[in-house]
Amino acid sequence: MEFSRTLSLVALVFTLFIIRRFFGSGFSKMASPQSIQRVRSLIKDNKIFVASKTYCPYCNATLKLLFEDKKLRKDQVLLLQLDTMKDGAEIQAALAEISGQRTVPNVYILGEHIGGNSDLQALESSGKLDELLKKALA
Ligand SMILES: N[C@@H](CCC(=O)N[C@@H](CS)C(=O)NCC(=O)O)C(=O)O
Repeated sequence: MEFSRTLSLVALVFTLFIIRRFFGSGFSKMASPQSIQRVRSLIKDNKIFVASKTYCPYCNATLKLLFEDKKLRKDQVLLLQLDTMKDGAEIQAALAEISGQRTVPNVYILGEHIGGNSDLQALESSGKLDELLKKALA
């Protein structure tokens, strides 16, 4: 009896571990209305807004395009490296609710949701990015 109870407990702990290990980051966190409002203001008050993560290759491609190829200055872009911020997960959750996009990079120009890296690169390939950046930085 004691043995089967211990076994059940071990099985329960193991199941919780597996759920957390493999599905934990997939559970989407809900952002508070205050966070959503704060992120909306950050998007509105900054002509170019990029939510990023330092280890993300798609983010690094976006940052290369903006800062190296387009030669934007650091002070022209609000860059949030979410993985280095205490409230990064909350900001990411707010962005998911505002834009429907949970992944990073998440780019806005002049308050308009551009999307992720592939969307930004597509804008560049179509020749429309320069025009938009020119308008943003005028
Ligand atoms: N197609 C997307 C891919 C972006 C993507 O998969 N980003 C990963 C990080 S490299 C992500 O956001 N994963 C979920 C997370 O970090 O919460 C793009 O071009 O931006």
